[in-house]
Amino acid sequence: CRVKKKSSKTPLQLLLQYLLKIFQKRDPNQFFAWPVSDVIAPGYSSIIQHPMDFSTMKKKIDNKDYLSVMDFKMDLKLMCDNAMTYNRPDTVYYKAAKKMWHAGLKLLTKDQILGLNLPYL
Ligand SMILES: COc1ccc(OC)c(-c2cc(C(C)=O)n3cccnc23)c1
Repeated sequence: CRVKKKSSKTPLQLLLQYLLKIFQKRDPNQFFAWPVSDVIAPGYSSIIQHPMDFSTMKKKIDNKDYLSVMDFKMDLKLMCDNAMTYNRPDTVYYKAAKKMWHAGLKLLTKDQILGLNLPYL
């Protein structure tokens, strides 16, 4: 008999998936979509000890690695901090990361999240 694959998401997973999509829309060039490789960014893996990107965050949501919105917010900050560490302030990557983090600060507050009209909140 076919075992039914349990694919139902928890309310937190649904919320984090929704929030991730909002931040991904703010990255049209997909600079933050995938892990940064040493090929495109020389020396990256020796400068950045804890890399983070949206595809990794998506995996963590699916694996239920995040126990709160705060955990998710910390990875968004890590991703932005990494970009503002490796890249010089006059680069597109530094500027994109700074804007991304400011968006994160504005959206990832209790009031903003509770204000989202989501059925599972
Ligand atoms: C120019 O097209 C791309 C495509 C994907 C990228 O990262 C996934 C990046 C990229 C992303 C970054 C970051 C986020 O630091 N980066 C730094 C130096 C050189 N390239 C990048 C650029």
